[in-house]
This record gives sequence, C-alpha cells and structure tokens, in this order.
Amino acid sequence: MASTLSILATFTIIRITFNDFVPKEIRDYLWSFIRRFSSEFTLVIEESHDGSRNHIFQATMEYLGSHVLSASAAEGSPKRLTVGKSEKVRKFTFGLDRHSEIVDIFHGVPLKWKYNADVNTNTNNQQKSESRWYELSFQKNHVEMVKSKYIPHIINTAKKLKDRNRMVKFHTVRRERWSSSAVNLDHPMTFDTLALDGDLKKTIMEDLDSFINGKEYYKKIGKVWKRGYLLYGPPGTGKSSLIAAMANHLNFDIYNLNLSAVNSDSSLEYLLLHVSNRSILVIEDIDCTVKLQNRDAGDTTASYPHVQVTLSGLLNAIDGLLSCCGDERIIVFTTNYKDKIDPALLRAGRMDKHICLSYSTASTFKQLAANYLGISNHNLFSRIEKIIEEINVSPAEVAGELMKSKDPKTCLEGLIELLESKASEATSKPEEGKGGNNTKQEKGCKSKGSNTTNSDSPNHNAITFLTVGPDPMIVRE
Ligand SMILES: Nc1ncnc2c1ncn2[C@@H]1O[C@H](COP(=O)(O)OP(=O)(O)OP(=O)(O)O)[C@@H](O)[C@H]1O
Repeated sequence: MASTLSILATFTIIRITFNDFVPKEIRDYLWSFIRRFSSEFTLVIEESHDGSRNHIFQATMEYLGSHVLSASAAEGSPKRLTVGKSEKVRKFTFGLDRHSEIVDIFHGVPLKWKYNADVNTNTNNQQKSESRWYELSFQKNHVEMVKSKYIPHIINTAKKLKDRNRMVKFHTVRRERWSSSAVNLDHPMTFDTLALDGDLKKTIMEDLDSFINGKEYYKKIGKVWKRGYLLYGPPGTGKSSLIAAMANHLNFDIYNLNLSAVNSDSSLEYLLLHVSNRSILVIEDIDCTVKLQNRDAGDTTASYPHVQVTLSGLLNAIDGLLSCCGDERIIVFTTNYKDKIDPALLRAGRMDKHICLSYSTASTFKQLAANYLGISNHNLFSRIEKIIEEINVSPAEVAGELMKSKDPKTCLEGLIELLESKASEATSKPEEGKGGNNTKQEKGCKSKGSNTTNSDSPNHNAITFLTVGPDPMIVRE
C-alpha cells in the first residue's frame, strides 16, 4: 500500500514538474509524437467555429453536464465539478472543471472527454480572453460510429435537456405586438394537481406526448407539426388550469392572445405568425371577444364595435399559422359556450381535439380533497359524493371551500353546506336548472355536435374527449 502511494506521489510530482517546466509548444509536440504510435483518435471541439458559436460545443456542455453528477461516484471520475444556475433555467447545471476528464460509454464503446480552458493575453499583456474546448478521444476504428451516431446523439440529448430545463414564459400582446418582456410563467398547476374525471387526464397526456414525439410522423404524412385543442365547459372547471398544466408538462411557452386587444385582421395575422416554436397559443373566451356565429346566419364579421377582427380574418390567420412556418406549436381555444362558435373554426385540421371540462364529480372531489387537505377518506365523504353527483358545482367552488381551513372537518362541513344550498336552489327553481344551473342533466358538456356517445354515458357524462382530427400518431422506437 505504502509503495503504491509513493509511486503515485512520484508520478504526480513528475507530471506537475513536466507541465510547469516544459514549455507548452514542446509538450504539444511530444504528445503528438506519442499519439502517432497509438491507435487513439482525438476530436477537438472548440467553443467557436468559423467565427461564430460552435453548436456542438454547447451541446457537449449540456450533455456532459447531465452526466457528470451521476458519473461522479464511479471510479476514475473527476473529483472537481462546476455548478451554476442562470435565470433562464429551472435547475442547477453541473459541468467538468477545467482539465478534468470523464469517460462516457456509448454502445459499449468508451469515449473519453477532457475539458480544457486557456487564458489568452495579447502582446501588451493586457487584453485577456478565454478559449475553451473539449477533446474527445477514442479508438480509431470507432470514428465512423462517433460521427454518425454519437455526435447526433449528443445534439439530440442536449436539445431535449435544454427544452426540459428552460423556464416557461408567458407572452402577452402590447400595442398589437407580442410584448418584448415575457414573464416567467411559474404557475404551479401540473397534471398531478389537476383534478379530471375518468381517464381524461391520461388521454390528454398521451395525446400531448404523441404529438411531441411525432416529428417524423408529421413529416411522413406531409402535415405541419401543430395541434389544435378546443377546451370548453362552464366557468371554474379548469380550462386555464389545464393550459398551465400542458405548458408545464411540455415546457412550452404560453402566448396569450386577447382578441379584443387586436385592431385588425392584418395585426392578427402578424401576431399568429410570430409565435415561437415550442409554444401554446391561447385564445381564451373566444365566444366573448368575437361574435363567432354560424356563418349560415350571414354574419362573418365581429359585431362588437370595439372589436375589429373578423371571423374570416381569424380563420385565415389560423390557417396561416397551421399551414406554414415553425414547428411544435399548439393552439388552444377556450369557451364557456361551444355552441356559439362557428363550426368552421372547430373543424378537423383547425381544432383536432375537443375537450369538455365540467362540473365536479365524486372522482374530481376526491382528487381535490387529496390535493388540498391531504386526505383520501373521511366519514363525510360519502355524503358529499352523493350530493355532488346530483348537482352542478365547479371544481373552483369546491377548491374554494377546501382552502378555507386547515382542519379537514371544517372544510368538508362548509362544502356540504354549499352543496345543500345549491341542491335546494335547484329544487326551488327548476326552470333555471334547465338553463344550465344546477341540475345533473346539465353537467355542462352537452352541446350540439359533441360526442353524444360519451356524454350520454352514465358515469362520465361530465367529460367528453372527442377526436375530430386524425388521431395522434403511434410512435415506435
Ligand atoms: N379541474 C381542476 N383541478 C384543480 N383545480 C381546479 C380545477 N378547476 C378549477 N380549479 C381551481 O379553480 C381555479 C379557477 O379555475 P380555472 O381558471 O382553471 O377555470 P376556467 O375553467 O378557466 O374558468 P373560466 O371559464 O372562468 O376562465 C384554479 O385556479 C384552480 O385553483
């Protein structure tokens, strides 16, 4: 043991002495001489290439950053790492410290990475700049594999990591243009905290994942890589919450478009064409901002004096967005009244999925109770579940009651009081119930042209998920 240590110490001293006393030019020459007799091959990836940023360098940094921490426990791994965080990303980023090495195994081939950095001074010993580069060393017979598989793998992985870690931004319109200062979305709603009935949550997530993994599929069928969703249902049923959950799930920016802030069809077209890739364009309450009546009635223009956007302008702008420029874009309309929207806006190819969000059911109540109160059972549950299936109460109203106290019993009693008052209101005013107030039959999702099979089903009449466009692709590895 002692002799091993002394050999190591001697070797370290020799290496330090060699580095300190032998000029760099001679060291480089000696190394290139030694390499001539070895079967090792080295690729040098510098930070800049042809006078601009080298994307492979950036991708390598991202890629190795995700590997170094998990690899740091392995034998022979670097003993020093760098750590940092910028405003634009959610997580810390780790990296190799200068002159550190790490071995990555890809398809069983060991690939050795070394990170280098040098400070350059000009002749007056004044201006300093840093040059940084990676060296990737491997056996010569793997050159083709590294070129055709490993480097593309690094670039793809780095892109996915970057997309996953970036902050989601929220863009709004200012003076008919997207505001230059988008804010971090920072919305806590996720698919874990969103309460949805039946399989709807799973179906939506699967649809989003198929979309995001479907680049090749869209290319194959010659369709632009975009998808449209219509979210409809009564107020407080989670339409905005679902959009936030979608953005957080995909790490897509949100572009929120209020049509009443747009003065002309040409401005609208400009806005829709200037939405960035990997984003969700949201047009909320579409029935309120533009009177999108059935064109059979002959009304194709906005009927509110302050709204300049016409229905045909909106259709053209959406078709422009859907037919050209950019990738990975989602467009979402929300409305409380699906029947008020011109069917042309909702047809397949414009809105691929119609998702109805509706009043609370026993299932959504239980999800909310688990989220807000941290309980999965209580002796008041059965009473609540029974009444909630009979009346219309939005998840927002249920959530409001569950937030009133930290004591579950107090919250559940408050909720029962609300449910009972709604039930007696519905009994005393049955004619209002028909208008969609509090009767079970009006859970809010029935509308002309909706998926009546689903909406008639006894257990899931609150929610329908209707595919109107081509089904999402099945991605096979
Ligand atoms: N399905 C749900 N799951 C969890 N929380 C919900 C759900 N629906 C509503 N909420 C709660 O109610 C609040 C209001 O809901 P949200 O704004 O998403 O409803 P909305 O359908 O978009 O309403 P509106 O039609 O009035 O815009 C949310 O911030 C959230 O706290």
